[in-house]
Amino acid sequence: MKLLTAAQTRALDQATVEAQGITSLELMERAATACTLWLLDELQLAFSTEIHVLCGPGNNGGDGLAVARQLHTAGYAPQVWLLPADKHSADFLLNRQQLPQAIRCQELSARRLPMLPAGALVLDALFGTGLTRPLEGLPATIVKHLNQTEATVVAVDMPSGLLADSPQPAGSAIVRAHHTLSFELPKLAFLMPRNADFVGEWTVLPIGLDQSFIHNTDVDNYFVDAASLAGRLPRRARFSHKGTFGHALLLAGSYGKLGAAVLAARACLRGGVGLLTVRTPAVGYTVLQMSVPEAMALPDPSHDFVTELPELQPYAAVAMGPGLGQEVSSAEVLRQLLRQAGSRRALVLDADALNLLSTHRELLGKLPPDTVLTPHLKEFERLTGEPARDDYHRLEQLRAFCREHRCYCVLKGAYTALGTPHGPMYFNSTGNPGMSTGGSGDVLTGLLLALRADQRLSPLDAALLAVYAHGRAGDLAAAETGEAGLIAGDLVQFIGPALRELEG
Ligand SMILES: NC(=O)C1=CN([C@@H]2O[C@H](COP(=O)(O)OP(=O)(O)OC[C@H]3O[C@@H](n4cnc5c(N)ncnc54)[C@H](O)[C@@H]3O)[C@@H](O)[C@H]2O)[C@H](O)CC1
Ligand SMILES: [K+]
Repeated sequence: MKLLTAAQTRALDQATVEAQGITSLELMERAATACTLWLLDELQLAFSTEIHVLCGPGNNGGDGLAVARQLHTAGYAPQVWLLPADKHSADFLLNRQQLPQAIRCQELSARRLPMLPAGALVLDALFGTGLTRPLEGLPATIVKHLNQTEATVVAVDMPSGLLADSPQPAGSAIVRAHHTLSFELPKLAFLMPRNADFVGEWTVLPIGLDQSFIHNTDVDNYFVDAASLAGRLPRRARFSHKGTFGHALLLAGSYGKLGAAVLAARACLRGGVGLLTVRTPAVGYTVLQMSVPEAMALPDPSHDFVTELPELQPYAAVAMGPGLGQEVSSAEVLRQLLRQAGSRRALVLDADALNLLSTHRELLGKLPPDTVLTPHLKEFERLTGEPARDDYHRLEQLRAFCREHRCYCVLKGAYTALGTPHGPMYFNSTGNPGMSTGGSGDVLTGLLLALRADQRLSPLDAALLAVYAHGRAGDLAAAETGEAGLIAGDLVQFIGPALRELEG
């Protein structure tokens, strides 16, 4: 799914009107109908519910007016509150004229703000994608008032005060919505950690916008849902063999951290790898053979750490990092790996391999093209060497980093972002807070290793599929264990089912 900028959204609006031979007022009616149906279906509103619709001067306010009219027609008794303004959009004015007399309609002012008891429903239709700067004055006062009440707030298209695709000062007045109903596509702002409390739970409401315009519009950012991955993971052919799915090498574990190697190895096997060899320190030999008998063990001469790189010739893909430790000798292994990997062998670097990259920065310049890095926020900050100013700046850092090093970088978190060497960024839709638990990243590394070893997949598809399936495995696991009860080993159990959903 593409993430359009506010300017592209406006153009899409226009293109739809032209392509479908409808008026913008009809499009607004469609948007309003989608909102009204959602309110009736999802909130199961009682006729006695106190409903307040807060309308701004533009088309977002126009949507609010149309929803108020539709709710009235359906037998509800909404009240409308209008933000005074010098200028109104044409479709706002048309909907203002169509508002039934029976609907109570008042003008907002600093002294006249709606009383909003708990149990009341507020429809926030003050500002949408047309917002150009943070709110001040009366609109800011209204937003702060709204945020202090206990009413349920549903935002139309965007929480008012939030900019759709750019950063804004901390402390800006932004509606804290419980639900946001976004037309046709989500907005980039919804995916920024800082905005989670404003956006609440968001839903995309399809309103039949012009698909060919969306198709032909170049974007920087994508939201990855199941539909976007359709057809990317081929079914296994009857005559496929172990070679098709590749022989992978995993370099992982150190004394006291062999669990990371075990989790990554199991995830790699569940990810469908053809063959897996695991290099652990000697201390890991028995642990690995007993707990992952499907993998071959290739113990290091050193008891506690990985200190020597095995001959790489047999392997289609190599992952390094989980539980490795940051010994000088391991840095040397990483240096050799980067030197010897060549351009056709896939590399995945995680955890301590990333920390070693950060402390031996000259190695960053030696990453083979299409290497996949999987940092969490702190590891990414160490890689760039510069704390991000805000969520958007971090994304720019990610884009620049991937371009400069011609690598893929999986920035782990809610809506994990995948940066690519060619520029576009992909935000993942699956996963849950239960996955913030030790070992979860090791599972992702193992799964990525499997999919990078799969000879049928491009680096981009392997990364997209692994990140999505990892989150999906988390969602399937949490449905059984609950989020708090989820442990990384549970993720491994659900990799197979998650991949099966994508196959075909
Ligand atoms: N996406 C679609 O296809 C559809 C969207 N619809 C709705 O339309 C809005 C966008 O409407 P627009 O008129 O462009 O903008 P807004 O209503 O968000 O606000 C514009 C209004 O506000 C003024 N303004 C901007 N910034 C500020 C500020 N900081 N303080 C005060 N005033 C400000 C600006 O000058 C304008 O007057 C979209 O979100 C949807 O809700 C369609 O209805 C259906 C199709
Ligand atoms: K709004």
